[in-house]
Amino acid sequence: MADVLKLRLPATSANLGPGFDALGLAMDFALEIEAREADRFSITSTGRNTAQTGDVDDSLVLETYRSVLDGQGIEAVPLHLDLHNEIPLGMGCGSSAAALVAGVMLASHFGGLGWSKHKVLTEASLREGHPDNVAACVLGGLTVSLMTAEGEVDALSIQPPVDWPLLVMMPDSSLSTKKARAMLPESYSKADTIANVQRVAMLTAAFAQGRGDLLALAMEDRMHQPYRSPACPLLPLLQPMAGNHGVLGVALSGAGPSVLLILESGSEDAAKEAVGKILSENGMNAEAVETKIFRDLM
Ligand SMILES: Nc1ncnc2c1ncn2[C@@H]1O[C@H](COP(=O)(O)OP(=O)(O)O)[C@@H](O)[C@H]1O
Ligand SMILES: N[C@@H](CCOP(=O)(O)O)C(=O)O
Repeated sequence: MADVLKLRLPATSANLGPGFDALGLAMDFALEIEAREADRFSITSTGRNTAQTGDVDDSLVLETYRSVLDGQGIEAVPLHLDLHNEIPLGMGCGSSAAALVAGVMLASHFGGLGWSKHKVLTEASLREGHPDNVAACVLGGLTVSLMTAEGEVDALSIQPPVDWPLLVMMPDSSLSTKKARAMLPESYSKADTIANVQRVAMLTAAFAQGRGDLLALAMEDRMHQPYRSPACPLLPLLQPMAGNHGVLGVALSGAGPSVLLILESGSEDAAKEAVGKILSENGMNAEAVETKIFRDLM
């Protein structure tokens, strides 16, 4: 029987407000790949952004697969990928992290590296440059992660005791993470730093204890959202919803431009209606993706 590897790499919402480059939340829509050895590299692609995800010559998945094996001095056997992608590219939902994790896992499997989950986490995080999306993609749930200047990476997953519904609002145009990172300042004031340290600590504890009442305050951020807001017009419109209409907390999803709303169970319709009203009053369009926390471990 042919050797087939099946992967389901979840979308991720990084930062959650104050947890810049540290927190990530796995969401229940994904990049799915079925891979098998073949005579030449090829991809069959369905779902979102097929022009890019199906382009063999511009595939972050295959580029990563080849590059990892090249680094190990192993020849990359050609693969055929049956790919179905539900993660929009450049929308702040971790498409690049999912593609990198996929590439590393393909290399581990078809190159016979037998890498551990921790090694996959480390390799993909170093390639991404920050560990927050990759950690949530590899471990599921809410993840806390760190990366040292020497290239050590570690992460832990917290499984919140409640299943808060998630609403991701995606605007029409994308924003690359590289551009969004270039919008940030080099340093921060003592007051802003203290405010973020307090909130990210509170947010992590609120997830661990299922304290939805704390999310509105704990998801405030002074490190990246204020600087990215001009390129992410949904954020200033939707942020004031935190604490109203069943919306527990609001944050830029990753580097944006999408916005993540964490909802109280049962408030999905009221929240969507309120969001729709705000958008139409402001002449804005956005796609609403309803999802939930992805908890299954690989
Ligand atoms: N499945 C994929 N195939 C090819 N390229 C991809 C894939 N997923 C992500 N990419 C690349 O990553 C870029 C998006 O990454 P990034 O700017 O970090 O945004 P995000 O990770 O939030 O979607 C895309 O423009 C594309 O170049
Ligand atoms: N911490 C990173 C997260 C980027 O997430 P993405 O999904 O937008 O790639 C950042 O904020 O730059």
